[in-house]
Amino acid sequence: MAPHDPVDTFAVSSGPPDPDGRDDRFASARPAEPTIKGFTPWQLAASAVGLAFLAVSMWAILTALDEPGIGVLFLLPTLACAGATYAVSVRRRLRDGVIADLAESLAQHLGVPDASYLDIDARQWQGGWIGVPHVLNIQYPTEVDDSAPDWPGGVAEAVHQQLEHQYTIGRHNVRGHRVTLRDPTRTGGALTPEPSARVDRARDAARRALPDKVARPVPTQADLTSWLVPLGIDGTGTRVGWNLAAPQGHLLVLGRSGAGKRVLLTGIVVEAAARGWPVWIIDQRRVDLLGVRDWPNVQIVASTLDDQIVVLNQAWREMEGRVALIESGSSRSELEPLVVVIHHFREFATAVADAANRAGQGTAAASLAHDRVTDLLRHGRQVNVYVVLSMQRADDPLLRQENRDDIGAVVALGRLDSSVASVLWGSDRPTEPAEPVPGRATMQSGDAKPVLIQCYWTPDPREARRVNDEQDLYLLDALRPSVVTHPVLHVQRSRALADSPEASWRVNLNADLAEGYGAGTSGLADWSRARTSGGGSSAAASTQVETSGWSEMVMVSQLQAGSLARLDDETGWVIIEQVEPIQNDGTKLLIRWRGNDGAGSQVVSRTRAVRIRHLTDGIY
Ligand SMILES: Nc1ncnc2c1ncn2[C@@H]1O[C@H](COP(=O)(O)OP(=O)(O)OP(=O)(O)O)[C@@H](O)[C@H]1O
Repeated sequence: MAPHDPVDTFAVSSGPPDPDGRDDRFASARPAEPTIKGFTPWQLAASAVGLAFLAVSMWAILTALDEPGIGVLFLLPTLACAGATYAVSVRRRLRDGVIADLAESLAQHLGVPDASYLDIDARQWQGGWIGVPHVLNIQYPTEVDDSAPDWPGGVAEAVHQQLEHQYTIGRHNVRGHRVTLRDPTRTGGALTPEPSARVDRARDAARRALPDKVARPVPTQADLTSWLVPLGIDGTGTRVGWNLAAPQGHLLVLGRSGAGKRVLLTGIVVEAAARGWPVWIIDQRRVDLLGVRDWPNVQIVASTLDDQIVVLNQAWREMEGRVALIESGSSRSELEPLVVVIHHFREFATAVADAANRAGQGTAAASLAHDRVTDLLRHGRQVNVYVVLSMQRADDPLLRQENRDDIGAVVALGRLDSSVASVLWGSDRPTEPAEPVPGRATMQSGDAKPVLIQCYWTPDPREARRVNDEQDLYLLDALRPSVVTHPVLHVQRSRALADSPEASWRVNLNADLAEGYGAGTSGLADWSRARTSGGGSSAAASTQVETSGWSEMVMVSQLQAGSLARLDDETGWVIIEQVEPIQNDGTKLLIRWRGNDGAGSQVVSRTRAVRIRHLTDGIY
């Protein structure tokens, strides 16, 4: 297995205009000349010390001259004066600190490199020991873009937020690059909004900032070496994702019907596969994730309950096997991530419990799905087995606290009841529920604050092919791994599922996963059945083909006349008769084929990965 480095290399924001994060506009800007505002705190403190020294010296001299009464008369007021001067110096220092903090936050607000580029002249401090300035003159660099009509209002709000005091805009001197804010009790004019109104505005801004649909970006080479699977963007346009290298690596996807779970899971699957990781899928709905069944590195999509039980069991055994490997001296970094997706976990667990009951098994068997998943969540991460669970409800009792503690990232699609949101996020729950837009979600990674995100749109490969959507097909081509590192798997049972539920249960528990397509599960079996139709047992024929051939993924450009290939789900397995270039389009090829139901042709991208099968039994 290829070594992997579980390092989070992912932190991409749409923000800084250059790699150093500095804004070019300020390359030639100079720090501001600070306004001289009387004595500095240090000068005042020095004056206080000087006064105290003077008072004590004069008192000593007068006492030496035998005038202690006059000495005391001089000493007391001078010491009082020194104390007052010192107090003023302390207050000046504290006020300077307030203004320095304000300058820092305004620098961020205005996008200037740092606080030294601003000159803030704060006057008429009132209210309490330190108080707040009732007049603020803010001088900013000429490079700041102050052309927006609500720009001074934004500055006033930023000041309001920092000083917790409302202001009106006294004057905005555009030429002088200076804005004056005043205390509203002394002037008329529009006040900066109260904090609650600000929250509303921030919320509106976030809502506006999140688009309704964002196509999954084509991953870069750096992305493909990262253990962070991009899921979507937040209100600032920053990419957010599921970090498998986080302390709890598993992912929980929540959402009612139609909220976007399938689309999100499809995206996770193709991103994992693009990184060369094997993916196993338990699709309780049977058809939701069929679109990725033939996707390279997706080893199995279990759609029947019997197969799903086997896949879950095998994922658990894989984990146990990996634990044994580590115990015998292997290092975790040698184990590549295995991603196990369980779509609609609640329904799956219920179906397993029903099957166990029908088979007359005890309560331990009935909770098989939950117990195996609990183990995978608890120990999988240490051996790079990662679980993605999808469920409808966040407060489903199936997911106990112990399970939640093992899950690092949660994506809750759609709106959540406030009680459910409290269960999920506690007091951290976002004030703004997700809009009822498909793919809109609240996401939390680890202990970070939950954020609103728009999940990336990832096309369903089957659907994209069906409607022939050029854009979606291009994206899928870019996401499709060119090298298949993990062969397809099928469930291999020691004997056929028996009629008795009890025997079937045992067969399933002892079943294994084997490479290649299983009998009756692929187009190849259909083809072989057709060839032998009327000639006895089709199952026997398909078993013969299954054991006699082997399959691999190749690019369409590698197809040759005579290849047995599976171009897509609709055509199934076909024999390639001719591969022709297309005039004026070097990216596609015209494939002519002969199949079970006749011949046909189609234009396919050269880089699309297709499965071919090599036959050794000379069936053709
Ligand atoms: N991220 C997204 N961006 C844009 N549209 C989306 C997104 N996610 C989902 N949709 C739209 O919403 C529809 C329903 O999404 P999806 O099938 O993923 O829901 P679901 O939660 O899996 O539903 P169910 O639980 O019933 O299977 C999709 O067909 C698509 O049109």
